[in-house]
Amino acid sequence: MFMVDFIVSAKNLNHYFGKQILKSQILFNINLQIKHGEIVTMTGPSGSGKTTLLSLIGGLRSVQKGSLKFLNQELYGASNDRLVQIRRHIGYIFQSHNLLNFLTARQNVQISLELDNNISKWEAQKKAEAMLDAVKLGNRINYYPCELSGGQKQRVAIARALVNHPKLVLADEPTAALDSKSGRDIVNLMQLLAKEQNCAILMVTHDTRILDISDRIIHIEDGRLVKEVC
Ligand SMILES: Nc1ncnc2c1ncn2[C@@H]1O[C@H](COP(=O)(O)OP(=O)(O)OP(=O)(O)O)[C@@H](O)[C@H]1O
Repeated sequence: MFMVDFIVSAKNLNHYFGKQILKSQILFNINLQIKHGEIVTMTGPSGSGKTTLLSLIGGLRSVQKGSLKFLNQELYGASNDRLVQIRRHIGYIFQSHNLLNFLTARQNVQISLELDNNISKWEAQKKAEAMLDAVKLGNRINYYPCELSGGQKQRVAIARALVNHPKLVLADEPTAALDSKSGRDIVNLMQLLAKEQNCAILMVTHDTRILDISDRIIHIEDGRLVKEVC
């Protein structure tokens, strides 16, 4: 049977912002491969290009130069429709959870399922509830974000990211707004759920206390991947 080796494979990936004399290069010849189910942490100083790289891998920006493959599909030159399809296989967790304040925890998780037309509202509701149960918020499903703590909101964001059983989760400083205990709980939960679903994680963090969940740590400086820490 044909096996896809890597979930993400970047080769000589370059990226620029600005035009003409204002054009500046942000990423330089990035080579990176991520395996199925692997947890990779990316560290690096502010402005080194971490979020830019994450957004390219997530199909949220167009690839300008070099090759970037997601599940063996080339993103360079991919149509918008193709990028939308690819995004369905990816879960996103941001620093500030980005929950919709006028929706309950369940509805916030449910809408990411309802983007998939093949699922009934009833089924989406049941799956959203099961996922919230998995992140230990079964007793908070009808709460609005303003009624939840920072850690609980981030757990809703994890439930929303994982409910579609994505192949990859991209997490941009998921613990930045949390105290150390809540931050630890969040990454433990991400690790557990990802291992259960064989979902790879690429996580950007400045938080050195959570590096131990990583299978591999990569470091970026001035737009270049400089070393693999382990
Ligand atoms: N839309 C944009 N237009 C122009 N320059 C940008 C844009 N987005 C980011 N940059 C620049 O690209 C560089 C890399 O930014 P990026 O957000 O990827 O860094 P980062 O490593 O994620 O930083 P931080 O840790 O502070 O979030 C920075 O110099 C930033 O100013």
